[in-house]
Amino acid sequence: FTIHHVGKPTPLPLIPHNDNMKWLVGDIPFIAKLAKERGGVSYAFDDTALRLGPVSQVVIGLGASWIGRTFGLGQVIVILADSQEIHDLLVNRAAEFDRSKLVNNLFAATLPQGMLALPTDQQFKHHKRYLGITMTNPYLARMTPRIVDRMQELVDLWSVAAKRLAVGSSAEVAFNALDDIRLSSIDVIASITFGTSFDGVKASLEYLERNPFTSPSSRPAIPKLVADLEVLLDTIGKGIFFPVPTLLPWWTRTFNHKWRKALTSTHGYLRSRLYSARADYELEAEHNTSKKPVAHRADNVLDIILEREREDQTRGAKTLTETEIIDELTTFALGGSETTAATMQWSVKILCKHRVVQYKLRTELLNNLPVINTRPPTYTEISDETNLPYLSAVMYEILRCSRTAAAIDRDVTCDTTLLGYPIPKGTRLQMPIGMVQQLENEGSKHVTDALDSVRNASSLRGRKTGYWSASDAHLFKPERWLRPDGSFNATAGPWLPFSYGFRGCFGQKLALIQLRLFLTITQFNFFFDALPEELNGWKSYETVTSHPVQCYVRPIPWDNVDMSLFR
Ligand code: HEM
Repeated sequence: FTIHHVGKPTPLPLIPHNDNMKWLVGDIPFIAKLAKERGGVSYAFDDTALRLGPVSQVVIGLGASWIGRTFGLGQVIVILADSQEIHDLLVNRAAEFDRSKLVNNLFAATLPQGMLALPTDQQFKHHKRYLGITMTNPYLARMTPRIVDRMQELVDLWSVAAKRLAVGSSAEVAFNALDDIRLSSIDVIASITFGTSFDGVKASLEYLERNPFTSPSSRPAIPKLVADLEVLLDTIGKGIFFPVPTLLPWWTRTFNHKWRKALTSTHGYLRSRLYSARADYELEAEHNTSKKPVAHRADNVLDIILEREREDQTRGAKTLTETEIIDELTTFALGGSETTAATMQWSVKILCKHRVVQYKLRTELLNNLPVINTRPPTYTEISDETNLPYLSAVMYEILRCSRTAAAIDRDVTCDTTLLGYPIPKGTRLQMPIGMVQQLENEGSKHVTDALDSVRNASSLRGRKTGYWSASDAHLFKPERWLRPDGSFNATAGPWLPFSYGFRGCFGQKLALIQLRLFLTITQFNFFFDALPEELNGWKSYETVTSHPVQCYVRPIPWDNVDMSLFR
């Protein structure tokens, strides 16, 4: 009886939990089953929240029992699935709910001094201030032509590949675009960070041109540096399944030789870029008399870092060490490419299924942005939500439906309450943002309203967004973001793809401009034809982000499209 009692998983009191927890292991079998069936652990949290309400919990191992907590044999994960409370918690209660150590541990071996791995301390704040300029409007405006060039390379590559489909030299009806988009995203980040692209897409184009009879899906081996970044990303992603998170950085450093090799060669490259940028910068600094702010003249992220370094040295303030700079460059290369690539891959899949959306988007571009016929749009033109409401609606809807970041985590830093439930210090909190933005609808309004009596004071100031309609919340429908007069409404319903608050996504502005340009430039040039179901299934696999398993595309130049399809 005593053994049975000691091994019984213990949930936190009062908070709803799954009934069928198993002895010693709690909800682990349930989580494993859903992860296997649906392609990611996040589905177990979504499922629990959908059944049990706005606050629920899953129990890992022995859960909250004394033995579980004392010997690391148990943990409780509280799930918060109410968009109003999530927003309030991220924006107003950051001191009580800090970035989770689990997430920091995932990145700690690869970029220990980078923002993704740092707790919210002075060092993190210093880094964020240092790099903040890279996300300002003037800097992103200067980077826009480079992003346009990368997107144009993708269009050129797809034009060549699509011609091979069209002339029937291949039995393939579509080609695999997964790697093209991934390389394009890395090329964008490299152009912004170092001032030069890795030319991954260009190499694919040259390869297809050199091999006129090869399959439209055929591509050269990916560049070595990109392959190394893939190894790093893969290691970080697999860390989610490591049983003792605190030991993960040590384990990776000690036993993962492939990772070590990839990191050494990535660091070698980044260091060489840093040294040559420093040499150039010092040479130019002697002649540079410009009084313009750095965001208006820096050529790349390295320049910004070096400029700030000089300012800080002059003021006698603390500068970033070489390790810190290298780790932040790694943060850009990894954090800035994978998420955006996955979202672009999801957008291709979604658009293939929605031909009328493509037609409406192109019509808006031709009518409201006619300059696109003669030159690429500028940052100001492409970001104008008033002029391009449908583009904004499509982009927001893609980010809502693609669930690239399925969930975010926080650690509870002190005993507190959440929607009336007591939550002890040290509890892990998970917010299934992907599910909430997609499924929270007016059908749950009575549940949400009933929580007003237990909401935190800052949350009571009011809900920031509307509700989705219950009948179509699960569907892809950009029109939900438009008011009756056709204008764009960013607060039409819950939308949290980048999270919020001080630890929300650092690169949101860059990601948004990249997505806008991707949609604009590809949709201006091509119609993405519908694909057979076996080439456009909805299976995903989850690492830190959620990726599609397949991404095929059959781009058709608009001149060759039968317009009667849209009448
Ligand atoms: C569609 C693309 C993207 C999505 C959906 C996305 C989403 C997210 C999410 C959900 C978080 C976690 C926030 C939290 O825990 O509250 C995050 C963090 C972060 N993202 Fe992004 N992201 C994207 C693109 C980018 C880009 C382009 C960069 C470029 C540098 C970037 C850099 C970062 C960094 C550095 C953090 C950590 C911030 C911190 O620790 O405070 N992200 N992102």
